[in-house]
Amino acid sequence: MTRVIGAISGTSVDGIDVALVEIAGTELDLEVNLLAARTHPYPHTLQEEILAVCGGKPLTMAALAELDDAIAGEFARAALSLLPQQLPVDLIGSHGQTVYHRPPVGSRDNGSRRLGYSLQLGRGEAISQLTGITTVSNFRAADIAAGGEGAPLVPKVDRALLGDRQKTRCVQNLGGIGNVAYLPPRSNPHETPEPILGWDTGPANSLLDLAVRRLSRGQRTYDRDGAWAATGTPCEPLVERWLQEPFFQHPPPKSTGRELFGPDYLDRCWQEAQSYALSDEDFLATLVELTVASIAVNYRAFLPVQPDEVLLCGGGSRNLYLKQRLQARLAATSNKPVSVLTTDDVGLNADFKEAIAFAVLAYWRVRGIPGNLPECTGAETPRLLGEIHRVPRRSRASIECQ
Ligand SMILES: Nc1ncnc2c1ncn2[C@@H]1O[C@H](COP(=O)(O)OP(=O)(O)OP(=O)(O)O)[C@@H](O)[C@H]1O
Ligand SMILES: CC(=O)N[C@H]1[C@@H]2OC[C@@H](O2)[C@@H](O)[C@@H]1O[C@H](C)C(=O)O
Repeated sequence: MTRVIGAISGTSVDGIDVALVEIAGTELDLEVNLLAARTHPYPHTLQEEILAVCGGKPLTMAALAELDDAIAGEFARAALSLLPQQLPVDLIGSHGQTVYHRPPVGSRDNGSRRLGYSLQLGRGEAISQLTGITTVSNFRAADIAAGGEGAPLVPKVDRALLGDRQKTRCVQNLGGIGNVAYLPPRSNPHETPEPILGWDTGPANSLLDLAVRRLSRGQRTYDRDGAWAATGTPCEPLVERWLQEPFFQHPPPKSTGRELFGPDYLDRCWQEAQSYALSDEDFLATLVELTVASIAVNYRAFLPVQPDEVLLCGGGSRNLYLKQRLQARLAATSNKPVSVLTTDDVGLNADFKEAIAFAVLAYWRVRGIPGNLPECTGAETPRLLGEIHRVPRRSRASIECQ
């Protein structure tokens, strides 16, 4: 068994999720046992700075370096906070904090393809120095270098941990951004397996969280359990209009981020809602409907077979109203019954699945196993993901002494 800590702060910038796992096996025989997990909150000023930078605030190079190391320091603290009662850890897989993501553009066929660009802060070399633990980081670069989107990277882990022998499953992450992994039934070893698919479906909570902050004048950061939106009524004509967004119609591979579904996007939604004279709760309910309708539209347009089960994960899986609306929307657009569950229901922690996934990706990296699926990211080939930062000889620096 190898003991690995996986760490990620996602597009919601709500804190660093860390998970300590024991891992054995390789791919389809992979075994993962969760030992401990927690969310380490960012200090408030750091969180506000990250959100500002994601929103386009300009930075000097010196300020960028400071921010990179401040984030690495928090990732190191988050990882070390899992250690006290536990046995030694072999490896950290740190995704870091995405502050900018630009998908590739242009076509390979006519040579106009421009590589994507994705920047995660919280450098791995600092985390390894601060924790004394070998750290794998910068997971997206190798996929992007191979012409890929650099995201989503989790579907190969989803296949290993959540694939079923009989059922067609979709694993739907509902973070700031939503992404899906399509897992056809695991065929018997003699059949050619159907490909796993995966892509970003669009906004999950990013627009909702921004709207809640705005409507509550900064008093609330999210709509707990969807209770506020549940008192409203979605405005269907507005949902239909918003579904014309080209990203939803674009065939996979595709990825996105707060650069598209961020504050400016919410402003446009807000302006367009004015002519319908919606109440605050109607506006929130309409944004929830956009999230679930965009997922249903993506499934209908791009999945070879509609799923038997949708397994939700990420913070949005706790939004009861969103879950209920997704069930209703999929029932209306699918040609067969669909169960909407969470990954907890099949034994994988829904809040920490992404952190667990980056532990697995780091484990694969040091064993020489590629982590990306070209059919999901659009990369030319499977690649080893991440840079390995081994512990410097003079081992762990004290975080307090920085
Ligand atoms: N009880 C809850 N009720 C409603 N929404 C919730 C609840 N708990 C969390 N959320 C939502 O989930 C969001 C955080 O989800 P998560 O931590 O999965 O996002 P992330 O990892 O930052 O994003 P991404 O997967 O896009 O990188 C919060 O911002 C909030 O909107
Ligand atoms: C650039 C970036 O950080 N993308 C994230 C983001 O958050 C959700 C969605 O957009 C997803 O595709 C991706 O993360 C997950 C962990 C992934 O790569 O699978």
